[in-house]
Amino acid sequence: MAYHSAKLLLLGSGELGKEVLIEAQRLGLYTVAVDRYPDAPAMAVAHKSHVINMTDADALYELIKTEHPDYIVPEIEALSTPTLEILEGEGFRVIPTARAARLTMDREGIRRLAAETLNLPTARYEFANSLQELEEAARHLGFPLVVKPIMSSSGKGQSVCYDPVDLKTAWNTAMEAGRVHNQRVIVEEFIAFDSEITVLTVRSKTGTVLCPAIGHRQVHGDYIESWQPHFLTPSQWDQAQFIARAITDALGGLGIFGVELFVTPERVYFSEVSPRPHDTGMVTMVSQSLSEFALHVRAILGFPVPPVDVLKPSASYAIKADHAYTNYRLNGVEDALQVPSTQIRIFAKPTTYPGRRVGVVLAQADTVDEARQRAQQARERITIQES
Ligand SMILES: Nc1ncnc2c1ncn2[C@@H]1O[C@H](COP(=O)(O)OP(=O)(O)OP(=O)(O)O)[C@@H](O)[C@H]1O
Ligand SMILES: NCC(=O)N[C@@H]1O[C@H](COP(=O)([O-])[O-])[C@@H](O)[C@H]1O
Ligand SMILES: [Mg+2]
Repeated sequence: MAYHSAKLLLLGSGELGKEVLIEAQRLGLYTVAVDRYPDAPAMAVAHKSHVINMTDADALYELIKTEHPDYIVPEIEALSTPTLEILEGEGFRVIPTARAARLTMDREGIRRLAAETLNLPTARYEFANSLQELEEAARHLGFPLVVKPIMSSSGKGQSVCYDPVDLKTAWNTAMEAGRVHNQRVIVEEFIAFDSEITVLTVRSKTGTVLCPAIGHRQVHGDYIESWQPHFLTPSQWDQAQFIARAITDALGGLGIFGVELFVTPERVYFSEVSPRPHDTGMVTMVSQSLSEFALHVRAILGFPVPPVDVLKPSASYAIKADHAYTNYRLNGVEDALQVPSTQIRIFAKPTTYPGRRVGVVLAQADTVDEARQRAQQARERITIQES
């Protein structure tokens, strides 16, 4: 006796993928988790898991041909995206599409699509293949500017430069930290925004649904806290919706996208987009009745996606490690959960390194400010200890 269901294969098995698999299993799917290291968070809930180098074209192709999933769901950027395009050509379903995975894997693909094809407002930018080219770009763009490896995420290898003397360090930082070794960076005008937001945008068979804006705060290019809803003027929300629809329509396919925008009083700028759930969207685990993970799975399966409202003002606060530990524990969870209306998700990553996210605190309150205070207060009661 067996219940036969579709098979979903997840490429990248971190904290976001873990929640996707939980939602997939709620709808009866068979789940396979894949990542570069064993005991990744989503592997703890998957029916089956594999450890491979997902940037290795042959290894990725072999695995997918063997598993033969109904849905291939990328969860990170650093994948062999040409392999996904080949597999899609052979009839496999890649979420949202193999082209979306390829274009968003490197900052150049998505930036050129947004700024040059779709004419969406972005920071002024150039690309550089050497320190000399970076210096040349800085002469055109002026200071401050932001330097990022063409392939990286969570702020890895990213620097803000205020002066020409900062460029050499920025170049070296980008070269050392890019997820896939690549001698190319994007150099961007620094936008002095008032706030930055993620607009979770769901492309479903029943149409495109936009979630209320999520505000967030990042330090060194990595998310620290997020909240929903985030106040925008009607004009800012109009601009945000226009950009979110334009970029997601251009990428196509079914699933959720995290559209990252910078908000200034007069103008909303496109920054980047994830064709998958977004880290700042973890707040939706408490703020919405269908989280970004539930919405992703519904859309992937072709099920209806209803309009999304915020149930109650909510916030999330990341728990990031300060040190590298091979054995560790979280202390203070009991104290943290004494803060009213809080929850915690512990990812159980097998090791830490400085800046690695190991958990997240979620909070609700009557106002966004209070939800943020609760999430932060609970976070501050937690410590990470070597064990
Ligand atoms: N041009 C810019 N002007 C001002 N701030 C910027 C600029 N580019 C990036 N930042 C800041 O750095 C953060 C991270 O940048 P970005 O989203 O491009 O990096 P990332 O490594 O892809 O991050 P993630 O994978 O977490 O989305 C932004 O959310 C923003 O706070
Ligand atoms: N901004 C992208 C993002 O948040 N991605 C999330 O972090 C994991 C990698 O974490 P790790 O680097 O700690 O292994 C990814 O697998 C994904 O869940
Ligand atoms: Mg980003």
